[in-house]
Amino acid sequence: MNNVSIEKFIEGIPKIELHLHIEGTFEPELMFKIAKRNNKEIKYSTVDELKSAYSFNNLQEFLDIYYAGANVLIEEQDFYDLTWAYLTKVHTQNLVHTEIFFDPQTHTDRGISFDTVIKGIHRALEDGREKLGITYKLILSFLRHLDEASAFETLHQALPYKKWISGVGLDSSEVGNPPSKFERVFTKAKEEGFITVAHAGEEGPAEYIWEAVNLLKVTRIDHGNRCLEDDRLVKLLADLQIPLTLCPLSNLELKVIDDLKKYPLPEMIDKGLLVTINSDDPAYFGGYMNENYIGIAQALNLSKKQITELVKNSFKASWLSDKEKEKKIAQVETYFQNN
Ligand SMILES: Nc1ncnc2[nH]cnc12
Ligand SMILES: [Zn+2]
Repeated sequence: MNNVSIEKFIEGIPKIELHLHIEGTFEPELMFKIAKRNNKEIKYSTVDELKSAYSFNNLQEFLDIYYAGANVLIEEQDFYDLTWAYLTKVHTQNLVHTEIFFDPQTHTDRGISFDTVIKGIHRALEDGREKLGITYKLILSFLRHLDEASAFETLHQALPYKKWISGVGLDSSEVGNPPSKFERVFTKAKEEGFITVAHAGEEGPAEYIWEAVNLLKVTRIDHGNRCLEDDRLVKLLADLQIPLTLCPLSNLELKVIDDLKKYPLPEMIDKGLLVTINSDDPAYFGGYMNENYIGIAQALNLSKKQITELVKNSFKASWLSDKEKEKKIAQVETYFQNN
C-alpha cells in the first residue's frame, strides 16, 4: 500500500476528460483502413510517412493535417469506428466519463450529412456507456474560421438532435477569429438549452477569454493559457471558478509552450484557478489521458495528492449531476487513500 509509482498511480486512478476532439483521435492505422474501404487517397503512402508529418510549429500547421485526415470519413460506420476506437483505448486507461467535441462543419462542408456524422458518433457513445461503462456528454463545436452564417446553419441542423447534444463550443484557427464573431450564434444556442464552452487564449490574447466569458457566457474555457497575462482576468476566473481545460502535450506539440517543465500549472493552482488535464487531439500529440498526466507529473514532480486534486477538479468542472460528482469524487478519494 502507498508505494505504487506515480505512473502506476496515474494509470489506475479513475479519470475523466473534458477537452477531446473526436476527429483528433483518428489514429493513422484506422485512417488508412477507412480510406481504403472508401477509395479515398491519403497524401502519404504509409503509416510511418504520415506519422513523420506530425511535426507542427503552430496551431494552423496542425489543423491543416487534422482536416485532411478527416476527409476520409464518409459513412456513418466510419464515425462509429472512430468513436469506438477512442472509447476502447481510453477504457484501458480507466477513463470513466468523457465530454467530447465533434466538428460537424469539417464534414458537412464536404457534403457529408449532419445526420451521418452524429448518428455514427452517438451510436458508439451509447455502446461505450452500455458495454464499457463510460458515461459521456457530446459538444458540437463550431469552426471559428468559417462565418457566422455557417455556424447558424449548423446550429439549425443540430436542433432535431438536441437530446443527444449537451453543449456547443468554438474551435479551429483562433487568432483573427474572436469569440465576438459568434455572439449571436451562442445566444441562440443558449436559448435552445445548450451549455456553452469555447477555446480561448490558446494562441489568441487574454481579450478573447474575456469575450468568451462576457459574450458567449461560457461555463469552461478550453485551454485559456494566456489568461496569465491579465491579473484581473485571472481573478475573475478564480473567483467564479470557471474551469480551464488544459492540454499539456497539445501545448507542447503546438509550441504554445517550449518545455513541459515550464508548464505554468503551479502558478495557475497558486492563483486559485480550477485547472484540469486533458488530451485535446491524442492521435496527433503523442498521448491520451495517462500520457498527459504522466508527462506533467514527471516534468513538474507532482505528488499523488496533487494528481488526485487535478482529477477531482475535472469531476467538479464536468457536467455530471451534483450527485454523480459527489459519488465519483468519493471514489477518487478512496483510491488516493489506498494507493
Ligand atoms: N487545439 C485545438 N485548438 C483549436 N482547434 C482545434 N481543433 C482541434 N484541436 C484544436
Ligand atoms: Zn481543443
